[in-house]
Amino acid sequence: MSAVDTFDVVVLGAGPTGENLAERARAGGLSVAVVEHELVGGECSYWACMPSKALLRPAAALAEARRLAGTREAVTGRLDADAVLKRRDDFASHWHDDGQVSWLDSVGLDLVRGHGRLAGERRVVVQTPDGSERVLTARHAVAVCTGTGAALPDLPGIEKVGVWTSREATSADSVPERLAVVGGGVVAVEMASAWAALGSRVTLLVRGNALLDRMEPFAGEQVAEGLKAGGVDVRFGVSVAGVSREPGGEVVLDLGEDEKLTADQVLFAIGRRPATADLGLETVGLEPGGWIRVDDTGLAVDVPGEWLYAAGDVNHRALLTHQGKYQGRIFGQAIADRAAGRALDTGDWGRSVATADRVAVPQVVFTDPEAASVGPTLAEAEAQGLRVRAVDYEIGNVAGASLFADGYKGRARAVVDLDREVLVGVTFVGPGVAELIHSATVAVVGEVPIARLWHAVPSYPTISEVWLRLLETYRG
Ligand SMILES: Cc1cc2nc3c(=O)[nH]c(=O)nc-3n(C[C@H](O)[C@H](O)[C@H](O)COP(=O)(O)OP(=O)(O)OC[C@H]3O[C@@H](n4cnc5c(N)ncnc54)[C@H](O)[C@@H]3O)c2cc1C
Ligand SMILES: NC(=O)c1ccc[n+]([C@@H]2O[C@H](COP(=O)([O-])OP(=O)(O)OC[C@H]3O[C@@H](n4cnc5c(N)ncnc54)[C@H](O)[C@@H]3O)[C@@H](O)[C@H]2O)c1
Repeated sequence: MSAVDTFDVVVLGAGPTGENLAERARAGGLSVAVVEHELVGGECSYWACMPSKALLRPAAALAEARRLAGTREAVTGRLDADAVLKRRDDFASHWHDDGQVSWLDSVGLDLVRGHGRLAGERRVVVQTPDGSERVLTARHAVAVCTGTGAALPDLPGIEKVGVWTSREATSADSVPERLAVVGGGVVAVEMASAWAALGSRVTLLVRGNALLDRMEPFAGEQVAEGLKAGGVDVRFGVSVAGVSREPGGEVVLDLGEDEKLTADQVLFAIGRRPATADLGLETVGLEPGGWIRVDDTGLAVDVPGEWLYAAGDVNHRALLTHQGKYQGRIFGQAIADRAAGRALDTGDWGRSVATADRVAVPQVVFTDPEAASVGPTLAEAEAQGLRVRAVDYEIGNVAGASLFADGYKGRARAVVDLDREVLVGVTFVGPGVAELIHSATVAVVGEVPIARLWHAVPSYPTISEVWLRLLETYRG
């Protein structure tokens, strides 16, 4: 017989979302077990955000130096790939989780190592690394924070080819001479950018006719130009019909109509699948392998009894670390409030609801140029039935931008809700815009009236003066 341990809350998955949710529930006075079958810290710390940005930042720093007369002459060499990869290893904590385990200890969370599966209501069975089983029951809530894995296309024999997914693309310890990248989303453009800067000859194979198709169209266009300028061969309208590896080690991609592409490695970056296939979802009436639908307080809407929550990537609301952490904070508090019998605050922007997931999700794509956005695009706002107007401005015309880079090229768009005279969406593309996006997030979430934004004076001469130019363009 397995021992049964009872906690107030059992959290499945110790990625950024699970960690934050667990910490909030603990801070609310609840006992919390966190179950993790790999590394505490999750995808983000070891195979996603941190290592990918560690690969990209040196490329951006070099590109910035090359854009200024004076520093351009000082940087004549290429990136030192070995040094970049070593620095990346440091940012991935050399794939050890001791630091994050210490943090769990410091906030009073109980770590249970092993693979967790639901076994009916409020019950989790953990298969521990020593092969034994541990049964956990939850007095108040089980929170599924198991994230996602990379999706692969259904191509015959692909499992034998040894292709890269985002995991290998962020953790590889040598630079392939020729890299094919399949996909047109964020992973594809960031990794094409990083590996090209590290010395690979990169071919980007995009099925559709645009990159980053969830952003304003000019974002994908300018990122495509940047990739091409960085030596990437960007091909649109290409579908991969087959993949194989030659005895010599080369990968051959069948692009249809007798066209083949040979490379040393291929990265498939075609999206994510939820880590729910082996989670016991069938024991609570859910479909294994599916996304878990939740309401704004994190409760699984298809499971009765107000005990099952799902947060982060696995609920498919917004597949980003910062949104997962935000949900973790809000849902963890909601769990503590429900457990204490306290009333929830569920109106829009209330303490107990993740309203921003629906209204104001910020994202930065760390390519050169960077692309950053918050809220809906013009087309999405129109589809929501809003009466909107797009206000565009070339960022290069701002004094601070021309100081930042010779020949600065970039664009900003604000989507104005004409009925409420507030901004609902903002997009910036250009070098150094990543740090601008939070100003837009504050304006959108705060629903700051345009009349008041006139009094938010940007410092001269910063790129932020684009705010003033957008307002002047709107006023006409
Ligand atoms: C290459 C790449 C780059 C990215 N860059 C960024 C970025 O710059 N910024 C950004 O905001 N987002 C980025 N993302 C997205 C980000 O990584 C995810 O949104 C984030 O990791 C989701 O966090 P999570 O905690 O929900 O899931 P995860 O980070 O996937 O964590 C889930 C955890 O659950 C564990 N687990 C799963 N199943 C079980 C089980 N049955 N039992 C026990 N444990 C289990 C896993 O081992 C894992 O530790 C990137 C993604 C990729 C692929
Ligand atoms: N900087 C960041 O914030 C950052 C960085 C990386 C990833 N992420 C997040 O991680 C998630 C996953 O990123 P992703 O790029 O893997 O997914 P994605 O959904 O953003 O993009 C997938 C791309 O693959 C294409 N595609 C789908 N199926 C295909 C097929 N069979 N053949 C060819 N192309 C196909 C799609 O058209 C799309 O262009 C995203 O939600 C993203 O927001 C964020």
